[in-house]
Amino acid sequence: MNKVNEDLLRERSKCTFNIEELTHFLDGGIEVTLERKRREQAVLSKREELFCGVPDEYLSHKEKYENSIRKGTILFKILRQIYNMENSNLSDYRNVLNGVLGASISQDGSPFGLHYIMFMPVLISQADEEQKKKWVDRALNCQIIGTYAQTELGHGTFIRGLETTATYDLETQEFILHSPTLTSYKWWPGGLGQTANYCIVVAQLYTKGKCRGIHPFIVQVRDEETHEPLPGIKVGEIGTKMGLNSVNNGYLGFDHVRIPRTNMLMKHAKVLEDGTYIKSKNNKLIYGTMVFVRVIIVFDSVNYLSKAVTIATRFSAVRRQSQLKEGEPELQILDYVTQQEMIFTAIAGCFAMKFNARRLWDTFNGINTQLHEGNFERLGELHALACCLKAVSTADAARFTERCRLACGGHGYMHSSNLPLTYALTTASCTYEGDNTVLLLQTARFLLKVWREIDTVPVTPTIAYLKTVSSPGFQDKWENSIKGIVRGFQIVSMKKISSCVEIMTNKIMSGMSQEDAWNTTSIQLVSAAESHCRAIVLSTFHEDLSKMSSTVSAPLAEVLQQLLELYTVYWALEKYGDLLLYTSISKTDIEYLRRWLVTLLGKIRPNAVGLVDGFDIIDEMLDSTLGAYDGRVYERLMAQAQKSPLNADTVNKSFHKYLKPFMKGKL
Ligand SMILES: CCCCCCCCCC/C=C\CCCCCCCC(=O)SCCNC(=O)CCNC(=O)[C@H](O)C(C)(C)COP(=O)(O)OP(=O)(O)OC[C@H]1O[C@@H](n2cnc3c(N)ncnc32)[C@H](O)[C@@H]1OP(=O)(O)O
Ligand SMILES: Cc1cc2nc3c(=O)[nH]c(=O)nc-3n(C[C@H](O)[C@H](O)[C@H](O)COP(=O)(O)OP(=O)(O)OC[C@H]3O[C@@H](n4cnc5c(N)ncnc54)[C@H](O)[C@@H]3O)c2cc1C
Repeated sequence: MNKVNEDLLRERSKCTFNIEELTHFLDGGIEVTLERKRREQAVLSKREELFCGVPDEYLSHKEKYENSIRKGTILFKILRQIYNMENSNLSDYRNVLNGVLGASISQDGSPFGLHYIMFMPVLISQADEEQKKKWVDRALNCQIIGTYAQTELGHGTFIRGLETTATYDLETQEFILHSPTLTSYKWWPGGLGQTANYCIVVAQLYTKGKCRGIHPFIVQVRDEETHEPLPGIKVGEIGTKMGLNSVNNGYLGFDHVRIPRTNMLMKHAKVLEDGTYIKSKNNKLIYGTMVFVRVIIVFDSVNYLSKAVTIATRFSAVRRQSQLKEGEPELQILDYVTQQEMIFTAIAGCFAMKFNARRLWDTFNGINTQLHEGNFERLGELHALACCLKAVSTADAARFTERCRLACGGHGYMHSSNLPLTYALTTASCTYEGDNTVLLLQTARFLLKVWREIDTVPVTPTIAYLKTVSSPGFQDKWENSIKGIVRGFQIVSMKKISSCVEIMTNKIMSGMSQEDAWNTTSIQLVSAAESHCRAIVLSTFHEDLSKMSSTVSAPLAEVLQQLLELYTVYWALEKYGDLLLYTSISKTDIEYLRRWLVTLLGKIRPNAVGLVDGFDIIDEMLDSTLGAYDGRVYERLMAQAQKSPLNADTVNKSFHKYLKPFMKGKL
């Protein structure tokens, strides 16, 4: 190993808790850590093949794609050897996904991502048993590579408005897939451009002359041997993007393409041979994979932010800039309190979201079991919860990643810091799998319904607090404690929801349509849904940490408690306007919270590097000149600069061709 930077060595020696213990805690147990490390070692055994050549940012679009396919096939091979999935259900499948995401060294996404993230989960959850037998093993072994083609040029959010049609032909017992307009072309699916040979296509089903709404179909788009597009298929790549340029997002059109009847995924709704349509027990079950993926995205947000904050923390420990006091050495920038606020709140955010992702996962599994038993009572609640947590976790990951980038000054702007790319990935997640605003509006829709029925219908766990804080005997007395702040957020949420209901009711009473009342109240609705989510995130972090703190050593419990306090106080200060409007908090309380925040930053300071070391992200995955474990920031920046193709020649040919004639006045 390289000699480690002196400042980082000193930081590590100050850490008050056992870093390995934290790693096991975050992974969910020592066995999970060992399994993760085994996976990482399998990947690292191919180090030479995976991490060779010119950095990706210097490659052309085409070269980048080809390189990501080369790397992807190496990773796929490893994954194939590691995983042997015997039970095809989503709970087990998350372990596979963990492996895929965890092993992902593909910094700018991968053309194989959608195969794992959506194609496989759709097959597992929407195919009937016969179809699973036919497709799941082939997909898992990558004999076929798939993607999820739902979004079209004209529609992404409003999926009931999709235009691709799948019309049942009774004569041949086939579906005819067709793209009637330009706007009906599929647009965005990852890996669709040049990689996938199969797709899940979401299309409007027509049987017996009637439209039955959107349904999923498995469609072969390329020949399994030659990889040429099949007749009637128009497929290609959509072009460069802000990030995720290795993902090979594609477009797809159909000219009366025929597929067998049995290629409609028939776990929920069915079309019989004679064209009879059998409805699903619940027409939202077809949206189930989107819910699953939103849950996974919450975990993924934590992964991205953990990377960003590891880079920013280690860099800030190594970087020295300015003197606080005349004549004293320049300070590590991690000692500036403004820097601490930017970085430590992001560290705390990783913990808060990790606890919430785990709770959401448990809720997802619990409700999914009920769904399998035909009980759909809590489907709406799960949808609302997944929507708001996906929205808030991705928005926070993007925002805090950008703060981490800014916290690294000019060097954070370098591609080689890996912060620009990490930001591009987090901001993409604010759009994919449902635009965040749209998802918050879905949560608001659920909350308004709940609020209208609060006195008559039993409340479920995630909304029980609404009843508590609105009950007649409830005392709204501000308390400067974690419990007090969580309560405060619950009151804010309840009052915003009740206010939205009141505003909308008044509008409707004065003659406005329900739809216009909704649209003209939507700013408040989004804000109410966000507040609800913040209340959940804070209370889950608080409750689950309280339950777990007796399972860890006292020094670790102490620092986890500091992170909980920091996260809670930070968000109270971020939202103090709401608290002033809706709770009994005073100006003096806010001043108290400000002092509390600074005290917490000081307490966390000695453990900052230890905390991010505890995330245990190997250098190969971090891929950052600023964030490597050894902290040799300046050597790495210089070494990486030497890889710029422009440095291959001492004089670039453009000097003789343009610059010199121009400077001599001859051009
Ligand atoms: C070697 C291996 C290497 C591997 C490397 C891996 C590298 C990984 C790196 C990661 C890199 C990249 C990752 C990229 C991942 C990208 C994945 C992204 C994929 C996609 O984006 S797929 C497309 C997703 N699309 C969407 O999410 C669309 C959003 N729209 C909707 O969800 C819905 O249409 C809607 C907005 C919810 C509205 O639907 P609809 O109009 O039908 O509904 P209404 O508003 O009318 O409401 C009706 C009613 O139904 C309720 N409801 C709506 N949705 C659901 C649901 N899902 N579940 C339950 N109930 C639902 C709604 O609440 C209403 O109820 P009510 O009537 O009020 O009772
Ligand atoms: C990197 C990336 C990867 C993707 N991968 C895939 C994939 O593999 N497969 C796939 O099928 N799709 C994929 N998508 C598409 C993605 O799911 C959609 O882009 C997303 O769901 C948003 O839909 P849209 O683009 O139609 O946005 P729009 O709905 O057009 O949103 C534009 C604006 O309109 C607003 N808006 C829209 N409807 C409403 C409303 N009802 N109320 C209030 N405001 C509204 C939104 O809030 C937003 O501000 C991907 C997208 C990206 C960026």
